[in-house]
Amino acid sequence: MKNPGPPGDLFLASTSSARKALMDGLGLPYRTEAPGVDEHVPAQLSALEAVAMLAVRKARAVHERHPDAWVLGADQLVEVEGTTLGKPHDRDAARAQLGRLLGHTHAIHTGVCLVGPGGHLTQAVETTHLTFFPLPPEELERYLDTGEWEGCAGSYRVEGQGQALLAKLEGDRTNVQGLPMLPVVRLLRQAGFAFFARP
Ligand SMILES: Nc1nc2c(ncn2[C@@H]2O[C@H](COP(=O)(O)OP(=O)(O)OP(=O)(O)O)[C@@H](O)[C@H]2O)c(=O)[nH]1
Repeated sequence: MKNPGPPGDLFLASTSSARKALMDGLGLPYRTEAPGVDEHVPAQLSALEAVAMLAVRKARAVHERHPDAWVLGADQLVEVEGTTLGKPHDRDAARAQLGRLLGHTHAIHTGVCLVGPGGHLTQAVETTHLTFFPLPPEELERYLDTGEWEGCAGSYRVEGQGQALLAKLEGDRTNVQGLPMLPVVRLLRQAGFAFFARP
């Protein structure tokens, strides 16, 4: 039986290795391209509005370069007690972020956006709630020594040694890693992508 053809080329508008690993798991042919956008958003936006806006901005930026393709963009923020956290720029920033998360419950929000040929756009935002154990300072320093904080909003990797921080996780675990695969699959199926192509 002939494989159903994809509705067009697919791009992941991301530099994230975690997002790439999640997309690789789907088995669809796709290419990655850095979105290269300004990630500043109006300060008054909620975390949910910010990740939705930035996911659209990233997807549209790559789509402008490939107007006949489908482009998936994503953006993620951590929200804890009304404050939003992005990626830490150094170990001290990571220590400060984790200091706010340990012993508390936080939300991690990821916005995704799929733009198709002609600019047709669908999007979703997914939230996962995580509760971390409190840690003594010496154990926090040992976790920082793993380096898992680098490149991660919230300064932890839920699929790595960061699992040992987790007292509770409510929601989609892939969403924490950077790409909520349930809504991503839904958007791709709605766009007409076929899965399980024979080699
Ligand atoms: N491996 C891993 N990565 C995480 C985790 N939590 C957050 N991240 C990463 O943290 C980053 C969130 O920052 P964003 O600004 O959304 O994305 P980015 O890293 O700048 O990458 P772009 O898609 O190119 O914008 C993403 O790369 C996520 O994959 C986690 O638990 N594990």
